[in-house]
Amino acid sequence: MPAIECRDLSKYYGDVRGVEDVSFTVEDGEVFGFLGPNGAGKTTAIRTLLGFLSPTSGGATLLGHDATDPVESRRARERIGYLPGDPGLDRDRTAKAFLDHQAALRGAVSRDELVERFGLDESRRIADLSRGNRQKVALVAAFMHDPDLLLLDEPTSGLDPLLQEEFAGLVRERLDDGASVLLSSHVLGEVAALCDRVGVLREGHLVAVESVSDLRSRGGKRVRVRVAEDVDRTDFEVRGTMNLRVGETVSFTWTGGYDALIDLLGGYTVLDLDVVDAPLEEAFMTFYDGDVPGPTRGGGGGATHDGGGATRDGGGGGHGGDAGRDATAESEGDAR
Ligand SMILES: Nc1ncnc2c1ncn2[C@@H]1O[C@H](COP(=O)(O)OP(=O)(O)OP(=O)(O)O)[C@@H](O)[C@H]1O
Repeated sequence: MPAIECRDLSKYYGDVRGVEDVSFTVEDGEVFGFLGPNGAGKTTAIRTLLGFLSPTSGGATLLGHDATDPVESRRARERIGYLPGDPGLDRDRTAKAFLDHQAALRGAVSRDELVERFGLDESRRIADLSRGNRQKVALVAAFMHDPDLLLLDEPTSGLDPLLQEEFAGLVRERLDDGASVLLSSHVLGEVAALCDRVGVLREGHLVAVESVSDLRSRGGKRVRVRVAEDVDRTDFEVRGTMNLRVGETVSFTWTGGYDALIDLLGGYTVLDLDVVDAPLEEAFMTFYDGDVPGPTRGGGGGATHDGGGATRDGGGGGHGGDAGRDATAESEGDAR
């Protein structure tokens, strides 16, 4: 049984598109990453899966439970660890009081170990903690009942590099214990380091699902070559080259095979040659070229996201309004 099976899931906030027709599966024991810029729909997808938002259409199962059925969804959440993107922790409580409350709901077999590991001072009021320390409280709450499935929304935001490493180690340990993970991020490196497969979200659509190794190979090779002769630029303007720069050395990204590359250089006397994997970013950025596939709904839908490209930051656009926001049967804080 897959840990998550999501079928044609759409969620609109009134006329504003959160996600549309999103389908994917997270296999048992897999780490699946949602990758996308601000406003792409990562949080909407996760909160709809968790049953905090009711879908406009489509459905999902989590650990075999129907996510659209409130009773089933609550049952699933007992075995789920959820780390919200923006943990709205009760600021007047101490970390200890907050974790006590969470422990009463779902158990806390690993609490002490995690508190020590993250160096958390539980006696402090949440309002008095730094952002990173608040994130630690949320992480402890998400992991302390040894859940079978973890849904982690931008898990490392606010953590320093050492703690990010600690977090990555923790995820790997939970995987070894048999857990499955869905995590969202706009940091490609984080996803590439932890995930088996990646779903790329763009303007509410899941535009691609790829294994990290396929993504890497699609990125091609970075080639830097120095030759004895003067270079005719047009020799290199062929299918398979991108980002061509001709100077003292010739550099380009090569997406063809090795034989074709050797042919390409065959007319020159090669003095120096350097071929390395292209950065993952280059493969990733290809998902953000061109139009988004699929239908749109309600002319005004996604009004905050009409611009194109991965650099767009529309995340703040619709978050403030409550239009179309669903009431939830259980407070978000109670479902970590
Ligand atoms: N409560 C809400 N009311 C109205 N629109 C919303 C609400 N929450 C999100 N949206 C809109 O839904 C779309 C997807 O937002 P979402 O927060 O899911 O994206 P995201 O990928 O998680 O972004 P970020 O990385 O900034 O958290 C955006 O257009 C956003 O403005």
